[in-house]
Amino acid sequence: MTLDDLEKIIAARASASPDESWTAKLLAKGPEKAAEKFGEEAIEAIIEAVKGDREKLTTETADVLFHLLVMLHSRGVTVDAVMHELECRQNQSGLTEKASRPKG
Ligand SMILES: N=c1c2ncn([C@@H]3O[C@H](COP(=O)(O)OP(=O)(O)OP(=O)(O)O)[C@@H](O)[C@H]3O)c2ncn1[C@@H]1O[C@H](COP(=O)(O)O)[C@@H](O)[C@H]1O
Repeated sequence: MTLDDLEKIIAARASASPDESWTAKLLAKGPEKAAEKFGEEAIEAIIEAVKGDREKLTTETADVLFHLLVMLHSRGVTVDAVMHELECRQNQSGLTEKASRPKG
């Protein structure tokens, strides 16, 4: 399973009946609800990361990635666009980028 596969699954399920699909049900509630659900899942992953439970961190991270992609879908942002952004950053250290930001 790749993020591209998951993106395709979400796109396909978006038009399913909300009675039969969690993806469709969540998307029917709008981008704000998708964003809220992503935030909840992220917090659950943070809790497991702090506790150090690797098994639960793995399952919560799966929830985070799924709900991240649902949120992106709800706003028409593609995984490709996110990966392109990461590609553009690959020749620069995060510390160098931070130091180059305007002060203020
Ligand atoms: N990867 C996932 C996936 N991960 C999590 N979830 C669902 O996300 C929902 C939210 O999870 P929670 O445990 O947080 O549920 P909750 O009821 O809000 O729980 P509480 O917050 O109340 O405790 C649950 O219904 C999970 O089953 C997912 N639903 C779907 N997928 C993928 O999407 C495909 C299509 O699913 P449908 O859209 O449901 O057909 C599936 O075959 C999977 O590949």
